[in-house]
Amino acid sequence: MPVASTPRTTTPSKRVLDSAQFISRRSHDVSVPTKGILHATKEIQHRMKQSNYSTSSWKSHPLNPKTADSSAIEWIFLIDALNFSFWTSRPTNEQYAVTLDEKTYRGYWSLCAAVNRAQREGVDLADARVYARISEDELRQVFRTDDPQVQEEIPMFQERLHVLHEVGRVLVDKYQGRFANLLKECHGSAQAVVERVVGEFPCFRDEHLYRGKSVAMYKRAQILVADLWACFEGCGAGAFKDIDQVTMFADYRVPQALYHFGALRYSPRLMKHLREDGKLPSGHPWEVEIRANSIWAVECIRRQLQADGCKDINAVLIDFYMWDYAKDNAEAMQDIPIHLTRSVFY
Ligand SMILES: Nc1nc2c(c(CN[C@H]3C=C[C@H](O)[C@@H]3O)cn2[C@@H]2O[C@H](COP(=O)(O)O)[C@@H](O)[C@H]2O)c(=O)[nH]1
Repeated sequence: MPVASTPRTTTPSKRVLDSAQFISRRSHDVSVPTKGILHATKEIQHRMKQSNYSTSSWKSHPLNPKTADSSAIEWIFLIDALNFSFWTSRPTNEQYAVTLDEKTYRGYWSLCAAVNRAQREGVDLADARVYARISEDELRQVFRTDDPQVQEEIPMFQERLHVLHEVGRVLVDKYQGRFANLLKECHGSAQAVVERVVGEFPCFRDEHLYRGKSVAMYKRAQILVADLWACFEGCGAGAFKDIDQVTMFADYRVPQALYHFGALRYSPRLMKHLREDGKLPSGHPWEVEIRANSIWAVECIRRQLQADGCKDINAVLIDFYMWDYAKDNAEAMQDIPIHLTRSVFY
């Protein structure tokens, strides 16, 4: 359950960064080695320069919207409302998967493929008036949970149904069924969007208690503005003048890449737990420390890149790069265990 909201004195991303630093300084089982930060910075600088990493690649993914228009805004909001907990303990060939245009997608991409497939079948799942009142059976059809070919139900199916009703109701009741209307009221400020989203939608209110202090992570609210910024390439609905304040998105995939680059380290007892079981309840100190130190590690990399003269690489680009790296190098990552938390927050 979300804790009593953190005081709204600073911007939400500043609250996230302050929380990350507060937790990192007090962490017993996770650390951000300076040597690893320097190594990761060098690696990233070289690779991101080589691949000329930028927002322009966002629309190139086959499942992402091709046109930065009003339907892309609604699609991004829907996807990021459901962008959580795809992990499974099953082997790859038994995991929830969606095949579209002869390509099979798992994890986060399976969600995008299922939504795109539903739209082709005439169910516009990106329309809040549809998902505000979608029935369990209709959603089962979207995710094909009753198809014998489908090896596993999409993780957290019931939570996804509940989230759709929760966010859909608010959009229909207060924003004429369109997230674009909420966006308009934020006048080009990413921070205003994050603040409004965590205020309006409890499932985005990614706040926890750590050693008695209320801490904020806001993973899905921040990735929402980042995806809009990337899709619109910093123009129009994505022209956020304060996008550089946005932090890394504390998920369970980027910590793997950070660990791989040496920018994150776990204590022997935490490593043992992650290797043997990995499951951690939402809000567990170890979960909070892994997430917060990941945010802090990316901030340290960002500051080092700035010091090295890379002024145009913000935390969003570092995060997107790290996430894509973890996905593209799954082989190299498989010996680095992840924490497994059933959470609607990330
Ligand atoms: N930190 C961070 N976490 C991210 C993303 C994305 C997708 N965004 C990209 C996609 C389109 C645009 O090109 C964006 O670049 C998903 N996730 C999280 O990962 C987890 C899913 O992992 P797996 O089970 O292996 O698929 C889950 O917690 C999900 O919430 C990101 O970018 N950064």
